[in-house]
Amino acid sequence: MKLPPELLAVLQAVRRVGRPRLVGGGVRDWLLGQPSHDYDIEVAGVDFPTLQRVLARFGATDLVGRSFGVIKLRRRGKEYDFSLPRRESKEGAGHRGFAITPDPLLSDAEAAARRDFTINAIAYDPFEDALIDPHGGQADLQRGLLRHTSAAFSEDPLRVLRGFQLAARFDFALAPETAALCRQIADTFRELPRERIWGEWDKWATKARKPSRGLAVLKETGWLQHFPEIAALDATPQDPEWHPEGDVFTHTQHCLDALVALGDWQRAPQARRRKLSFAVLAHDFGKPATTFVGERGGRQRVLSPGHEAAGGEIAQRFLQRIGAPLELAEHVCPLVKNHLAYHSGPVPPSEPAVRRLARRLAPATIGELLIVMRADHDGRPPLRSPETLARIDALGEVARALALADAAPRPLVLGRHLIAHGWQPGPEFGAVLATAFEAQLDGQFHDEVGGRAWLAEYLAKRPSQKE
Ligand SMILES: Nc1ccn([C@@H]2O[C@H](COP(=O)(O)OP(=O)(O)OP(=O)(O)O)[C@@H](O)[C@H]2O)c(=O)n1
Repeated sequence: MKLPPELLAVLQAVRRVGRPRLVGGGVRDWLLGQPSHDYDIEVAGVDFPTLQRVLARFGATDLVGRSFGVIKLRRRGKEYDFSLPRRESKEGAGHRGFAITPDPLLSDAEAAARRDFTINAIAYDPFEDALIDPHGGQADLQRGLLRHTSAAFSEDPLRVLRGFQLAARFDFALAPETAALCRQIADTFRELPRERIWGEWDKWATKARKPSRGLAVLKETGWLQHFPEIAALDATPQDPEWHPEGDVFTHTQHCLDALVALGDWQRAPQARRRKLSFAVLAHDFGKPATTFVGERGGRQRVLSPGHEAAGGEIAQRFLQRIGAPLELAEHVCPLVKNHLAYHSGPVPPSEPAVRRLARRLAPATIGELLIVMRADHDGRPPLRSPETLARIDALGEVARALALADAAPRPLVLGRHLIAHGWQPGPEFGAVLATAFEAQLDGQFHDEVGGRAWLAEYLAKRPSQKE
């Protein structure tokens, strides 16, 4: 493992008073061949004040809640977490309900046993260039398995949600004995504060390589019940001809995996991944409440009329439940509500229709909707619909030609234009501006000059409140 020289210098000094080892996700990621800038260091054989004195020579040190026993070292713009091997015992509810006793003499196996999964319990000694792996973490990395390290796993319920996002990130399975343990502690979910729940969902949304694995973990651990909007998808039927893959839960899993397999996903910024992952997760949240078997075209069909409209509010409720920032719902809900907006109608779509769609979606965009549509299409294996793909292409083409793929139309006729015509701001103002915007969306003018001409003509025909 190659360490940055400025960290190595610190570790060399620490080595004079104790035995420093790299631990946690940084070691795991290195073994997986993935880049990591996360350096957590555990130092055995030293006491807390001595370690802090040594570290203080290298930069600012911060004690992160004395009870957590972590010293944060800030050095040259980077942060490193130093801790002592410690015993933890649960005394009360929540992640703060722990008694933590640093113990420099703890054995390697005991020290690693307080960590959640075996793959996160591998330590690396940089001076011996050796791995310390008392719980078989390397073998589990190779098998693609998340296995709890010890019974201490149940002391922090967040670990189930860590399992959820780690399974999705690394495309790993949950060991059956770990799934069983998670089922036993399903009630402890209520101890989790929202910001911790959100932290794991956010990692799932922005880092998953196989998001469906995370949903599978929730299902097999019984933790899906804590997210009723997703739980309801399970066993909600779909028409077998339109959805050969199965129920809505299965469809959603396929859609999510299809989303992250799309060409430019790896390059997409985190904020975009976050919006799209949640939009695809929630796109059919309206189905459970709207699905019934009815007749369509002389045949019995599974129908879900209006599910897209119904889904917006349910998506909002879900995002609130998991502690997502408010602006995420503002973005995700219009994508959910409009995900079928161009499943019918003429191909290519008319320009006014595209302008109106762009406006309805804002602050989300047609570019984002196209991706949700594509994931929705790809999530029904083995079905492919050339018609839907042609629709996606046609909508994209018109939106790009109108420069509306990444932005909503902005009104060209503004209040100042009305004032220039001698109008006073008043109740009628808004109505005139709304009419002007409708005319613009209809394509009656395309730039500000055209907008001003349209306004002059419109006002000439309309008795005004002009003084
Ligand atoms: N509830 C938790 C949180 C963390 N850990 C341990 O602390 C390490 C560091 O935690 P953190 O930095 O939060 O996560 P990472 O595993 O490093 O993963 P990420 O890449 O998501 O940061 C983990 O590897 C794990 O050994 C744990 O046992 N239980």
